[in-house]
Amino acid sequence: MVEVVLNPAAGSGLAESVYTTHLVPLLGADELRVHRTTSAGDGVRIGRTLIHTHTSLHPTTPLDIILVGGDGTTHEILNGILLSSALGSVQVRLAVVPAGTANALFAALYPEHWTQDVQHRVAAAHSTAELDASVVDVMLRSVKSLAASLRSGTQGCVDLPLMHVDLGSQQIVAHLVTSHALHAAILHDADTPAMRARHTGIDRFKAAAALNATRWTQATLTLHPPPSGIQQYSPKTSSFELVQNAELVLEGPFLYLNAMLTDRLESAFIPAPLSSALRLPKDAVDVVVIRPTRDPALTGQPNDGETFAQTRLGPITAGMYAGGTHIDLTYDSTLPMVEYFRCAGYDLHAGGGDKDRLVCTDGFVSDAEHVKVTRWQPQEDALPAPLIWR
Ligand SMILES: Nc1ncnc2c1ncn2[C@@H]1O[C@H](COP(=O)(O)OP(=O)(O)OP(=O)(O)O)[C@@H](O)[C@H]1O
Repeated sequence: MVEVVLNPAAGSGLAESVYTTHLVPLLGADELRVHRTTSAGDGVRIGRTLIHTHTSLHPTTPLDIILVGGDGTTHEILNGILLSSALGSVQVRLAVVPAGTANALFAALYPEHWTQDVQHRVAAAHSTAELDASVVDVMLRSVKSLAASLRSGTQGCVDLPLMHVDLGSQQIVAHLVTSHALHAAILHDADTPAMRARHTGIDRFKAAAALNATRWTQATLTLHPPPSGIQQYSPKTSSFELVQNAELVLEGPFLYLNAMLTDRLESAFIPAPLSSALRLPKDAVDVVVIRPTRDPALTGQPNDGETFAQTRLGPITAGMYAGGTHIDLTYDSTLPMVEYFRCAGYDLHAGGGDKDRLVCTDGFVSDAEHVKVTRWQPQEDALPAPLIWR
């Protein structure tokens, strides 16, 4: 039996049509059990229920789940499963059908197929009947890998990298990004009723970006070393270089601070080009940092925020949309504009300013003074790391 989780509110609402028109013919109605999320956060409940039921009834067989929704749906199901305190050896295997808006995980799994054009078409569709067969074919790639395995026993699963995010009052599992500074502020400000009323589609994110482009976040960031030490990407050698084997403390202010497990957050928006979901070492997280006060052209003036936004942010953002070339930008011939680290995780102590405490995990915004991020590792007797069909 394969569990199917549908989010009817994801994207423009095409999840139901994916199920009836494509999943039932592909896998057979008798092989599928459907669960529909009924509200924000309901995916956590469903994930928790699925793992508890499966571990008690089928403790030695894998739990296959097809997720029909966007990144928020995947995030909620993973949190329901992994924070459930379920014990045992049940192997969770996810297949993803990108029925949301950005579908960053799917974009990272299938970068050649999940193009901007495909992403836009899927995000705007109310039903798969509105989509070309070639687009539907892309959407079903992960599920077809699962179907092939069920039929002939082929193996098409890969590890799904995860972060454990400790906010003190709340524990979270993230599969894409943990962000602070600009990215967290954009997600925070874009999600107000006023912004939704004023802007259509993704325009509210652009409006929120404009509101926060000159604001810097005060914080102290302490990067932790993996066994191989903290690495930093060097534009000069186009490779990672060892920075040090001990903790590395970076003082703010920060304009941008994202910890990433995938290279991209949309099909063509690639803040961490070296962090493909399939290439990141098992003990590492990539941390992308912009600290504007490192810019030799700034002279400590009150309008430095505006100056940096006007002179530097354009090329950096353009690089993120141009395959990730921003990591090669330098102030002079050597000093990188973007600091790109590979580490085991970090502690962040936020300052006291407006928005300094904002934290975004896979699109969900929280508030915390101290954030601790590590690569998620399976605990003894607890569930093994989830796999994803590819
Ligand atoms: N029945 C429902 N009604 C309203 N909201 C729901 C319902 N079911 C789930 N949700 C919420 O829908 C939100 C959006 O889902 P999801 O993130 O999967 O899609 P998306 O935002 O369109 O895509 P993406 O995150 O890939 O850009 C989630 O935060 C989830 O909590």
